[in-house]
Amino acid sequence: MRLHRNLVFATIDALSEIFNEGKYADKVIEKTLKRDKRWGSRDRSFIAETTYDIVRWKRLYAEIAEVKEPFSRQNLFRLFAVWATLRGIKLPDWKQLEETPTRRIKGKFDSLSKIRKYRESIPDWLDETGVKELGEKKWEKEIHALNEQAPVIIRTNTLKTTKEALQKQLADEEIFTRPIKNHPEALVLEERANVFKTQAFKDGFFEVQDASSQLVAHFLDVQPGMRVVDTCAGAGGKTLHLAALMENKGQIVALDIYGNKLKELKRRARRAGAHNIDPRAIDNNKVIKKLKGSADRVLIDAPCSGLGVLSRNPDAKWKLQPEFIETLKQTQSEILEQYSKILKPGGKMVYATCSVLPSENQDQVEKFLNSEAGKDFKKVKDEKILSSETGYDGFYMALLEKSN
Ligand SMILES: C[S@@+](CC[C@H](N)C(=O)[O-])C[C@H]1O[C@@H](n2cnc3c(N)ncnc32)[C@H](O)[C@@H]1O
Repeated sequence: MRLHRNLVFATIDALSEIFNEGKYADKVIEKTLKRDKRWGSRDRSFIAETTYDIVRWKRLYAEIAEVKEPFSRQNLFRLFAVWATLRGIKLPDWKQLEETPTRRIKGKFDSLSKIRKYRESIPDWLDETGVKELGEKKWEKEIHALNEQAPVIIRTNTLKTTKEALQKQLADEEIFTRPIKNHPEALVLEERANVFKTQAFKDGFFEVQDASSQLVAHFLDVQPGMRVVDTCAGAGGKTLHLAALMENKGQIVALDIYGNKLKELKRRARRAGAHNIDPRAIDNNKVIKKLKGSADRVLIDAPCSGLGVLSRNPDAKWKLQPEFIETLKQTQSEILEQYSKILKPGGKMVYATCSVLPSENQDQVEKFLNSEAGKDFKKVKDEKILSSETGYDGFYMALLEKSN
């Protein structure tokens, strides 16, 4: 691989914003890719993938390069030199990369690889939390899987097309996919590609959604004509799936505390041809009160640490703090207590997170079932999805039923 100066410089600029200014990697990359219209798809994927790689391996690379945050420009080039050296890429003779100690980099990599927190490039607290929650053996495998690059997976919008027709249409645009067993609407890309540019996407024939996440709407066991409340709808990944499973019949009230996320949901719903969604921002305490006892189904896709989706969002390793996870757990308990009231007697509710920590998952459900608010509920089933076992995002979902 030949390194191109303008692409490497753009990567260094992106890393500086992410590491030194605390900006979100996905937003920075999106902005960086708009910088030069002449960049082709290979150039764009070089910038995006290299930036994500260096974000993912920050701790390991910083240790190898012997640099500390905040990173000067020279130190960002050192991190880049580690990235390139470990991939066997020949370094060009630019002054920023002069005197890169190639042999020392390889030697340090070998010795640091013996220690998990360096090998997997994670903060101390995360390694300790993982071991405490999952046990040494499971955590070792899980964090390894969460450091792999996530595949691109799409969900067929069955309001507009079938999986087979979509697969064919994408193949006509040179995007080849295969189905995933037990995930009825999912297609995984054989090779990474910018699917947002396809006509099929513009026409609302699919959404990008991980395979594990695609199981949640099915878990809720919805039927056309039901009244469903999606209490933490965000930009609507699961709301849109629910609308498709309900064949646009019945009603989905989509709630979130952030109105701007619901605006995005509306835009996506228009593209998807989903007409049974009623977005409502939770901007006062009457919003929930009004819905009390009204729903056949309730989805709580709770705010969580996101530790199950680290492969998609590696900078969460550096942005998350243990205190924040504690605050999130408090929010999760409150949400379960409050939003469970929305369900009708005899109705069903799913509590889901994209975390792999039992303390955000089954422990929350048990706590709820043992509380006053949960006394009329029973757990029907739950699923603990580990990335190390499936190759997809880590997820948790529990189906609860309220007695009549
Ligand atoms: C895991 S995300 C939801 C993702 C979304 N369901 C999807 O499938 O795309 C959790 C959402 O909960 C929202 N949230 C946080 N606190 C909340 C609260 N107290 N009540 C309702 N929503 C909340 C966040 O804004 C965020 O959009």
